[in-house]
Amino acid sequence: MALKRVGLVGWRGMVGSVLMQRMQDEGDFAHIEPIFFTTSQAGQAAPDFGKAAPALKDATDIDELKALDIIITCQGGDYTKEVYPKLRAAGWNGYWIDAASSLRMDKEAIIILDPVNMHVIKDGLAKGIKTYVGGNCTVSLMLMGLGGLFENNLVEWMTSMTYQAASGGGARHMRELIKQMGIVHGAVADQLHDSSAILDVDRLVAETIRGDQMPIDNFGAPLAGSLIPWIDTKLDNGQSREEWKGFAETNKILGLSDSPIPIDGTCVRIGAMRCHSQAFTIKLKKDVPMDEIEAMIASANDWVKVIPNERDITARELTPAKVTGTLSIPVGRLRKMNLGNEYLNAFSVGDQLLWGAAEPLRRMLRILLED
Ligand SMILES: NC(=O)C1=CN([C@@H]2O[C@H](COP(=O)(O)OP(=O)(O)OC[C@H]3O[C@@H](n4cnc5c(N)ncnc54)[C@H](OP(=O)(O)O)[C@@H]3O)[C@@H](O)[C@H]2O)C=CC1
Ligand SMILES: N[C@@H](CC(=O)OP(=O)(O)O)C(=O)O
Repeated sequence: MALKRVGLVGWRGMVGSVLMQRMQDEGDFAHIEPIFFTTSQAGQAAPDFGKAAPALKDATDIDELKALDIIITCQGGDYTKEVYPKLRAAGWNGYWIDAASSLRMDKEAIIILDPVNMHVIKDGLAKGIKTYVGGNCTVSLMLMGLGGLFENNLVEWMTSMTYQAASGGGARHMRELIKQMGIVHGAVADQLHDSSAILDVDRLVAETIRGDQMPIDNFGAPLAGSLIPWIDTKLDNGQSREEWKGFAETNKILGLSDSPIPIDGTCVRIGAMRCHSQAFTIKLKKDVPMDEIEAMIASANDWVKVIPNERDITARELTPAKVTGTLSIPVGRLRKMNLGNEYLNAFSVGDQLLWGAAEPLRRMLRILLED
């Protein structure tokens, strides 16, 4: 049987590069005929991911795109908004797999996170749905961690307080964070010996962070040595769009949009590189013993890992430093809260470029190839 012709758009961006790496690691290229697209380098040689491919094609050329069975795009929302409607209007009936948020809430689109909502995906495929979109990173990472509680219909409501990494803003934000860190360190580098006056060091650090030399073009404010309690645009109800996604996307992924579970919280940018962390308060529908809760969480998928609620192992295992670059989703700080036995505390960490962006797309491709 002929291999499916798969168009790859956005493959050299940050999310796209992580996707290409994972596709190589998992041998995905052996199962497809890859065709690489670009918005800026048409005609140049295709990248070498161990499989021959024609020269880069123009990612806005509808005729070229129409010839594909499947398109995976990590190019971004503006590209999707420009090309997707034209392609569908031109009669293209192939599968569109997208990392951008633009199509997520469309009726004709399914938000993909197969370890959590394979039933929704299979149902969509059976109904002939052709548009599959990766979820928001905090939402996907939360569901990978707490999927067991939702699966067991235990969540009455939940708050999620996030600690989101610089990578969520893109590659330029990651560079800016490191530059900021370097400037702060540089301001006091010669005063870090044990006998220096710490309050003088602290004053210099604070002046540097607030000073004109801090690069803030991307974040709009200092992040190194600080944090920014706002991500994305403001909605009329006072939520940020990132906070709104926690409710809207979670319920759509779970197929609960008609009787949604209330979810809200505050989304905060912190100075981690590419791991998002989240602290949860979960109101359970009933009092369930802790060992049962831990077993439900741990058995929900192959990547979630319960971390015992002990200080040393938590500091070692439940951190961006440990998790970055891996598919592991540790969940810890699990304990009943003083609020009552139906109130569960939890904390999770996950790589926002892997399960938060690239991995659900890669796995959707494999689902289509095996369908
Ligand atoms: N960042 C994130 O955390 C997440 C992002 N997403 C979605 O993915 C989209 C892409 O995000 P991201 O990967 O961060 O975007 P990038 O800015 O890293 O890449 C987007 C495109 O920029 C072009 N580009 C221009 N110059 C360069 C360069 N020097 N190196 C690499 N690419 C370059 C490439 O297109 P070309 O080859 O055509 O020039 C590339 O495909 C986002 O808009 C968002 O919709 C989804 C989930 C998480
Ligand atoms: N907004 C996320 C990253 C992202 O791209 O989200 P979305 O895919 O929902 O646009 C963050 O800043 O951490």
